[in-house]
Amino acid sequence: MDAMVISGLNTGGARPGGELVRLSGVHKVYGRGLNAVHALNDINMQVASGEMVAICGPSGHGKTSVLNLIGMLETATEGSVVVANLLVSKLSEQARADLRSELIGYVFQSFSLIPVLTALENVMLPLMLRGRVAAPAQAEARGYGAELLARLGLKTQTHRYPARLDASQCQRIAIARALLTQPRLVVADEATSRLDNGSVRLVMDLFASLQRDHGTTFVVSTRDQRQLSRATRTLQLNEGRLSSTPSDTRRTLRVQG
Ligand SMILES: Nc1ncnc2c1ncn2[C@@H]1O[C@H](COP(=O)(O)OP(=O)(O)OP(=O)(O)O)[C@@H](O)[C@H]1O
Repeated sequence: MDAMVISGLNTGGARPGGELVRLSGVHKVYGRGLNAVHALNDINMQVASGEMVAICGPSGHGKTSVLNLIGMLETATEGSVVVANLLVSKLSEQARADLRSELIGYVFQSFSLIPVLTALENVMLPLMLRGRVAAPAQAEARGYGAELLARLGLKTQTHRYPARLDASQCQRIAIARALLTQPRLVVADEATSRLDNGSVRLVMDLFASLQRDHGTTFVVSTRDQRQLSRATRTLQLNEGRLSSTPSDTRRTLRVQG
């Protein structure tokens, strides 16, 4: 896939292998007092640029919480989260929002598609949310959005509305939407749960080509063996604790195409 040149869209490539994310001594507690839920306990992990890190573990053991912290959607109760060399807790709400929009693509478990928008319009949404975008950039993004949909096997669904599509198609639209702005970091929560083997292959091939060509970094939560087998490395979460240590998570970068 050729590099897209949408001015102002791309934050630029990071040094391959350089650190993009670091969590140190991170705890996450939801609620207070008797209602407090200790979702994450002393999480320490790093993610290098260009990696695909898979976080696996049983339901309710903290995978989404880790993704939300890395994606700057939540803040840690204790400990530090550093993304692109910035300490997230020190950023203002606005700075965090700007950084999220510039740096990160999200695939949510719920897809979160807008019913009154077509597949392509949903994919274009991250760009639309940025406010005024010059017409040439919009046209270029539209072409790239259509290309992403085609690469995910959705060429003939480009102008269909979500209500006319099945769960697998909606999930792939949500994935295309996360990739539209060529984010340096993609955070994907159970992104292949509704896909058949052929669609998983399309998604993983697309992710691999973005890793290879643009150094895109992926942090995914999954219990799907088809996705785990394509990850650079896997971290196991149990009851809010990572079972691997930082030293044994630094495996050789393996990018499959
Ligand atoms: N906003 C919240 N308020 C209170 N508790 C929460 C909140 N979000 C998550 N939790 C709790 O934190 C714990 C970890 O949840 P989390 O969603 O991170 O796990 P998960 O491994 O992603 O689960 P799943 O695979 O089912 O999505 C669970 O006990 C969950 O109920």
